[in-house]
Amino acid sequence: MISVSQLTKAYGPVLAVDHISFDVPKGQIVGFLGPNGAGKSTTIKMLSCYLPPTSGGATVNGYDIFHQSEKVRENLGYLPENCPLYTDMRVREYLDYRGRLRKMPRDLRKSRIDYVIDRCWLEKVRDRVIGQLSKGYRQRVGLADSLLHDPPVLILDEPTVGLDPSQIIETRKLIKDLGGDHTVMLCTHILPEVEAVCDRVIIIRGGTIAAQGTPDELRDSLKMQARVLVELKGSADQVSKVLGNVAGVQNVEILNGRASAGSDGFITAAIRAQPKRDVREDVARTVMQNQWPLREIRLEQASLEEYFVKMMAAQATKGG
Ligand SMILES: Nc1ncnc2c1ncn2[C@@H]1O[C@H](COP(=O)(O)OP(=O)(O)OP(=O)(O)O)[C@@H](O)[C@H]1O
Repeated sequence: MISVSQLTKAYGPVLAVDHISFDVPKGQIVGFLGPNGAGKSTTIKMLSCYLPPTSGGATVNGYDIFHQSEKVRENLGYLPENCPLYTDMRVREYLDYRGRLRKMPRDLRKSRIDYVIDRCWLEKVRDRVIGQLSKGYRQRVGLADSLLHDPPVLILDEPTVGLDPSQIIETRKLIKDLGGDHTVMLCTHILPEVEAVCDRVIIIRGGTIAAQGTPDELRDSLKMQARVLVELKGSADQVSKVLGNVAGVQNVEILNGRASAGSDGFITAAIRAQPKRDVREDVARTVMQNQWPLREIRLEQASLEEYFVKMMAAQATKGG
């Protein structure tokens, strides 16, 4: 649905996007993630035909961004970060104006406006002047505009920036809901947003793709699989040795063995299991058999945020 091949953009001596290639299949929501200056905006400006590439290319729904920009625009809904709207127009009037600009016939325009107003929860404000709406509502007007011509592909640039927490939740729900019917590229620097909404993640850094995969694959790639944390009372050496012998356990790390000496004697064992093994029951049984007083046993999932920080640190030490 989106296919990018060796796409490159240089601003004079600055290589903002450096030979990147990736595909986004139909119906998938992909998070496009990276630190400031990574090249995200430049990439999506090229995909939406606002900027010509220096070299390489891309297709959107099969249309070439360089030679078929009209077709790309027809197939693409683009919500820029600070969506420019005509603030003195009313919501419905604005959408009608945008539909006319897109040369949508009258009947189609009317039915699509009703549809996007409903889909983007704009019913309450359809006759209000845009300039008097909250930022959340304005963002939804921008989203409604990008959906108006029923494009199969959506590119959303930081769609929740500046929204309040309840608006953020609603907007994420809407984006998630749009996946399946639409192929969505969500450009963001908010990691929990990616975890909440995206099927797949592409991480860009310094104009190149640093990693891509599902959130699970990315965590696995840095051996950030879940840990089981066990808080119990016992000797650090013995706990480490005995739990290390439980079937399926890969390794055991005692997190606060020393601190425990001066405290109440409780320590926390962090256990990594072999891939796809859940060792909690066996660990609990072993703790009981050894009569170690137990306070807590819980599964700790690594977040994508931890992955991102760890990966960026690894790249920096490589000199990247
Ligand atoms: N018009 C321009 N002229 C020169 N350099 C530019 C221009 N636009 C962007 N750059 C540079 O290209 C690089 C990539 O910028 P880009 O805006 O694509 O990054 P970004 O990932 O979108 O960052 P942010 O999250 O801060 O928007 C940066 O080094 C930036 O300074």
